[in-house]
Amino acid sequence: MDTIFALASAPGKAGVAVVRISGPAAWSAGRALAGTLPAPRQAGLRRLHDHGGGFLDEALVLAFEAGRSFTGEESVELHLHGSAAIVQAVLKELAAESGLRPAEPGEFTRRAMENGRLDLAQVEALADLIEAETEAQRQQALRVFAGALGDKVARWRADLVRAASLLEAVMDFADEEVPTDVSPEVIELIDRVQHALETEVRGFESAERVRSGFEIAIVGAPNVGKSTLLNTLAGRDAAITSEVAGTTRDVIEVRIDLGGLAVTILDTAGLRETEDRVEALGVARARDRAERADLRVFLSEQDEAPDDIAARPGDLSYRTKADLTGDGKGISARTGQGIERVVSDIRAALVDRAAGAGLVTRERHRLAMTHGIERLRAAADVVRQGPEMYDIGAEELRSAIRRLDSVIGRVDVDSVLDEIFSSFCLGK
Ligand SMILES: Nc1nc2c(c(=O)[nH]1)N(C=O)[C@@H](CNc1ccc(C(=O)N[C@@H](CCC(=O)O)C(=O)O)cc1)CN2
Ligand SMILES: Nc1nc2c(ncn2[C@@H]2O[C@H](COP(=O)(O)OP(=O)(O)OP(=O)(O)O)[C@@H](O)[C@H]2O)c(=O)[nH]1
Ligand SMILES: [Mg+2]
Repeated sequence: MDTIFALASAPGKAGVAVVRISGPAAWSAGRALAGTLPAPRQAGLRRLHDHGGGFLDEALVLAFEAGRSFTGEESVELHLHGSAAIVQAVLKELAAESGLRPAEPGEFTRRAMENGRLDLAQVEALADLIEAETEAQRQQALRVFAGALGDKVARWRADLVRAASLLEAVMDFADEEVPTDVSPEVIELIDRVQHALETEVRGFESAERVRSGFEIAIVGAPNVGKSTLLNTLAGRDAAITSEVAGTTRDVIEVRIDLGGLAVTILDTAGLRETEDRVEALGVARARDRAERADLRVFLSEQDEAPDDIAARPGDLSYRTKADLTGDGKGISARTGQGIERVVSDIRAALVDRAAGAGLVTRERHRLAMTHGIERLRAAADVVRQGPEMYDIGAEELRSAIRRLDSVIGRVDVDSVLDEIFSSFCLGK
C-alpha cells in the first residue's frame, strides 16, 4: 500500500495550511521532517527540516495510529504557516521520501471507505458537505454524513432478510407439512419497506433542489425593471439595465444564498412580439426557462398586456416602480420599497418545497430505490400466489436487497466509485 500525501486545506495564502500524510510510511516520513513525533493524537510544536538540514517551517504536528484516524491508516498532519512557498517546499520533501506519492482527488476518503469507516452514501454526503454553501445544504448533507441513510438501509435490509428467510424456511419444509402460513407476515414486511422507500423517493425532488439550488425566473414585459430587481437581489450589477425596452436578450443567471437556500435567479428578456430576430430568440429562451423554473416572479408596471406564461400555484407577482406610481403595495428597486417582502415571499414559497426533502439526495439513490420498489412489488405478487412460488419471491427479495445495498456500497459498485471520488478536491 502506497503512502499518500496532499495539501488538505485550500490552496493559496492562508493563516494555516494542513498537509496530510496517510499510509504505512506516514510516521517515518513525519519523523524525517520533524525529528520526533508527538504522542498519538496530541499536537506538538516541531521545527521541520529538509534532507539537507535546511529549516522549512515551525509547525504543529499530529500523528494518528493505524485504526484510529480518519482514513483508518497510520497518518500524520503537518499544520504549517499557510504560505504557498512553505507548502511547496514541504510537498517537495515528501515526494522525495521513499514509498510516498501525491494523493489522487478523494483518495483519503476512498481509503476511509475501504477501511469501513464510511459507507458510500456517507462519502457522497461528505462531498456535498464540502460543496455546501447554504445552511439548508449543510444540514441536508450532515444528516446523511452522520449515517442516517445507512441506518435506514440497515433496517429495511433486516426486514427483507427476515421476509426472505421465512419463505426459505417454508421451502425447506416443502415435502413435509408446512407449519404455519408465513405469507401474512412476509407481505407485511414487504409492504412496510415498500412504503418507506416510496416516501424516501418522493422526497428526492425537494432534496435535489436543496442540493443543486432552486431556479427562480423573473418575467414580464420589456422595461418593467426585471434586470434592476435581479441586480438588487444579487447586490451587484450582474445585468445591464436601461430605459430602452428590449435591453436584456439572453438569460442571465445569478446564484445567491436566499435566507439559507441556494437559489439561481434568472433574469429574462422582456416578453413581447418583436421583428428583431435576436430579441425574438431571447424571448423564446425566456419563455422556455420560465416554464422550467421552480418559481416565477411576474413583474408588471401598470397596464401592459397580461403575460402569456401561465402562473402556477405559489408563483409571485408584483407591480414595479412604486416610487413613480405612489403604489403602496408595489415594489421599487430604486427606493428599496417592498424588496424585503419579495425576498421573504420567495423564501416562504421555497421553504415549503424544501421541507419535503428526505435522505435521498442523489439520482443514484433514487434509481436504486425505484428498482428496489419494483422488485418488492413483484415479490409481494408472487408470494400471494402461494407456497409453490416462494422460491421466486425469495429471489425477488434478494434482488431488492442488492439494490438497497448498492446505495451504501455494500455490493460491487466499482463503476460509480471512480466517478464519485474524482469529483472530490485534492486532500479529501
Ligand atoms: N485536523 C483535522 N481536522 C479535521 C479532520 C482531519 O482529518 N484533520 N477531519 C477529516 O476530514 C474532520 C474530522 N474527522 C475525523 C474523523 C475521524 C478521526 C479519527 O481519528 N477517528 C478515529 C478516532 C476516533 C476517536 O478517538 O474518537 C476512529 O474513528 O477510530 C479524525 C478526524 C474534520 N476536521
Ligand atoms: N423609477 C424607477 N425606475 C426603475 C425601477 N426599476 C427599474 N427602473 C428603470 O426602468 C428602466 C428599465 O429597467 P430594466 O431593469 O432594464 O428593465 P427590464 O425589465 O430588465 O427590461 P428589458 O430587459 O428590456 O426587458 C431602467 O431605466 C431602470 O432604471 C424602479 O423601481 N423605479
Ligand atoms: Mg432586462
